[in-house]
Amino acid sequence: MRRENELAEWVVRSEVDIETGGEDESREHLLSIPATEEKVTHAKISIQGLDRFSDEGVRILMSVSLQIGAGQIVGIIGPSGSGKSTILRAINRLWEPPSGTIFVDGEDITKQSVVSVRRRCGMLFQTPTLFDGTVAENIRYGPSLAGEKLTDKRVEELLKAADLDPTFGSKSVIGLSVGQAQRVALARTLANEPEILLLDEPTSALDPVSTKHIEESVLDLNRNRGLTVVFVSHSLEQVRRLADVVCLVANGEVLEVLKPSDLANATHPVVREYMAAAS
Ligand SMILES: Nc1ncnc2c1ncn2[C@@H]1O[C@H](COP(=O)(O)OP(=O)(O)OP(=O)(O)O)[C@@H](O)[C@H]1O
Repeated sequence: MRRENELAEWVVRSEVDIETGGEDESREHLLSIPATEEKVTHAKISIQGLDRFSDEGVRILMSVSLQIGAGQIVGIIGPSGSGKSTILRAINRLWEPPSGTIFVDGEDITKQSVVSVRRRCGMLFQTPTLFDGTVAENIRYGPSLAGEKLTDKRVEELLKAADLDPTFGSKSVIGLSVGQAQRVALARTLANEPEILLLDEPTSALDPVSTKHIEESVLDLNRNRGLTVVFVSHSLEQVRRLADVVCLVANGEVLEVLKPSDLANATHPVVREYMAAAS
């Protein structure tokens, strides 16, 4: 039901459209992210004309423009090598986007410290990387860099938020299943109290049960704490389960932005081909 209430639309045009004044309909990429919920109040993440070139001069991203509402869950899908992870990593400054292309709450992320950007925008990868030690030590690590020591109670809360048993903290990370390790990685990310979660194929290495745990945590964090979530996935089913809006990327371009229920109505030929192959 929460996906039904459309309050507003942010309309974003690619730079091509701006240059042509939108007169050439064949080049029109009208990208609308429907603000699907009452909780959406403003654009949390604004990407404006983001380009990336490889060292060899090959264009990886082509003038990507997107606005993501506060509290939305946005799924990014598209063929391998299309630039999905590159978009996600730019928001976290794992590569340095040009200044004036990515804003969080209206602030240019390149004008802030990398540490503060990464605290605000927590990221989870396909495969969790934990350091040897206990689960609690891993969870405490991020805040400890800022001189903060998390209490046992806080560690337990974080474990619960990641759908893990609160007693898990004393366990060694050696011997955890990949699914458990991914949930510890989520708890570790949450320890920094991010406002945004960036998830790069977070369940592609997990079995269906572990996938369900992660998905439930993400939905809970979004619903109850208002976290804005941007995730990359190759699973249309996952996108349908989680996303408020879906962003379809191919060849470094955002081609369409749709509600999951409208995926079958995608019109761009490249997107239709991808959808047919992925269904
Ligand atoms: N640092 C880099 N230097 C050169 N090329 C890069 C770099 N990072 C990514 N690329 C290239 O950019 C393109 C987009 O990569 P990216 O990982 O963003 O795609 P993706 O859509 O996430 O793919 P997948 O679904 O396979 O994970 C690919 O062709 C990749 O080889």
